Amino acid sequence: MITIKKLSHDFVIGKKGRQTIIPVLRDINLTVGQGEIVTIVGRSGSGKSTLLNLVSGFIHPKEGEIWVKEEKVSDLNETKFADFRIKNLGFIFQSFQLIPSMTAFQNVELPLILKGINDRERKKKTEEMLKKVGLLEYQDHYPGELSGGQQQRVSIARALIVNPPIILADEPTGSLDSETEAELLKFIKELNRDLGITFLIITHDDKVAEIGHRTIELRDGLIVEEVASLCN
Ligand SMILES: Nc1ncnc2c1ncn2[C@@H]1O[C@H](COP(=O)(O)OP(=O)(O)OP(=O)(O)O)[C@@H](O)[C@H]1O
Repeated sequence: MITIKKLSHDFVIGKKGRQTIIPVLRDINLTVGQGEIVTIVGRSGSGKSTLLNLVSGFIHPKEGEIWVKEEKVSDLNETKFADFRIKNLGFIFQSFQLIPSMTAFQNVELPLILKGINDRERKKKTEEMLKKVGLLEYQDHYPGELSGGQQQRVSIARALIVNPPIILADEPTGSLDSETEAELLKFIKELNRDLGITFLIITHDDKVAEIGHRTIELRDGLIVEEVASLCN
């Protein structure tokens, strides 16, 4: 589903003439199979978010290849990647990234508008999705009127509404209390088991790492360890 080959990346900071190169990822090789949950752990600054941003196409790799669903996405330009992203990738972020001036319904509906789906179909799909995450009765609430767990469920509903085969998550439970975290992890496992959605999740949190069929540790931009989970 996702294949990363010999991926290296660095950032260049500073003004011309006084530039510093910050090497971030070195020679990363990684495969995520269809229907797998792979979790990536590593200390702060080890390159986890950079790896996820490269797979998401938000940044372009300096070296190496990224394939997602048979498509060499590392060769796509911004417009083509945007199109590929809306069809294939869903995102869950620690900070939810909901639009505060839009209701729960409008936030979840947004990807369907971007996809050009008509009014009637959008209403039907959005209501179904809000029902699935248990928030239909909160559809007219703005993000500021919802709890952290409810906001994260809105963001998951928004990620799921276009039926993406892959969900990329960056610290998905980072803003949640432990009870809400447990609920969310259960939900992710159900989505994986029942809908076959593939997950690539980066986290600091052992409880999140444990839901991975495999856990990969990044250290200073290198994959240093891969652990297959015994509990899945
Ligand atoms: N846009 C950028 N420009 C320059 N340096 C960057 C940029 N983004 C990240 N870095 C650097 O790359 C390194 C890896 O950062 P990254 O955010 O990938 O780490 P991380 O493992 O996700 O950390 P955390 O767990 O704290 O989120 C860090 O040294 C960071 O300062």
